[in-house]
Amino acid sequence: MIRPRRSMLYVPGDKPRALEKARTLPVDGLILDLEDAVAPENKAVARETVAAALNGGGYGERECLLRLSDPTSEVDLALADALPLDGIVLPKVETPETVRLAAARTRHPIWCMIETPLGVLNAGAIAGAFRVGGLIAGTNDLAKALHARHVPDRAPLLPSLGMILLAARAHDVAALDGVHLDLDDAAGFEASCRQGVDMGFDGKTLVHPSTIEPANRLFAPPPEEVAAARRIVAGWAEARAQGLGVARIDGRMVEQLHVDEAERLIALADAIAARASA
Ligand SMILES: CC(C)(COP(=O)(O)OP(=O)(O)OC[C@H]1O[C@@H](n2cnc3c(N)ncnc32)[C@H](O)[C@@H]1OP(=O)(O)O)[C@@H](O)C(=O)NCCC(=O)NCCSC(=O)C[C@H](O)C(=O)O
Ligand SMILES: [Mg+2]
Repeated sequence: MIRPRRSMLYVPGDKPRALEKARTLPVDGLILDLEDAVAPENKAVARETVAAALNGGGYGERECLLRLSDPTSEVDLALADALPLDGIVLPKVETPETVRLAAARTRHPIWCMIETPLGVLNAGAIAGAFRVGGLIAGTNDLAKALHARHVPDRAPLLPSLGMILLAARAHDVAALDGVHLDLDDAAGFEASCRQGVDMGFDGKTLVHPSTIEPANRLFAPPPEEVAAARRIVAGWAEARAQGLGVARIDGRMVEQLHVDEAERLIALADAIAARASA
């Protein structure tokens, strides 16, 4: 069963109001943050606040991940193991050894932020490490480390985003695109979502509730593509019944690989529909 991950919202761990509001938001997932969204002097309060929120329940189908303050933080790993989570997020992972150390201390799936040049270069080995559930592009830390400029088409980041996606797909784990910082730039946000969709990302990480609706809309398969996928699956069944290994459907050549793609798209659309009707 495919799990929709179109919209994954960061929620600062020390903001009770945001943690409360997150229970009502139509997001696919939440990344409760103990790292950069929380000031150093507030880490302890954030741990208590996040624990109270998660133990209070009410997050329903939303996938709940906890981003640790540091990839090797013993106190955060111990806290995470006591909480009802779907996974932990390790920031700034640079080697598979970091994942192995965390895996020995947690029962949860491990998501890795790839947001340094070394992390990008080692993304394949990181994605293949034990219990990794997904990779998350940290495009702000990456831009900082690369001395890259934040430009609308994200050209300076594309090699790194491509490496992250390659690594995730090579090891069959999820891939989430980075955040869009300009909250007043709706058109720019949509453009970056479209770029992420075209590249193959499963969804986008978000910082504000106003971006959930466009992320959900743009990372869902468009209805016309789902209809075409259903025609491919039906047409292929007829073609195979005639003993064919290649067919012409809607004017295009179709082989088994295209049917596999169509079935994945339909499964994602069905999972999204099931979520909407839950
Ligand atoms: C970015 C913000 C600081 C903006 O805050 P503000 O202007 O105060 O928000 P609003 O007044 O518009 O908020 C309206 C209501 O929405 C709720 N809200 C806002 N943000 C969130 C959220 N993220 N989750 C849940 N709810 C949220 C407010 O409480 C208001 O509710 P109500 O009381 O009902 O009116 C702020 O949005 C924010 O803090 N965002 C998250 C920042 C964050 O988590 N940053 C860290 C992750 S990004 C990162 O680290 C990058 C990565 O590592 C990389 O390297 O790229
Ligand atoms: Mg970062």
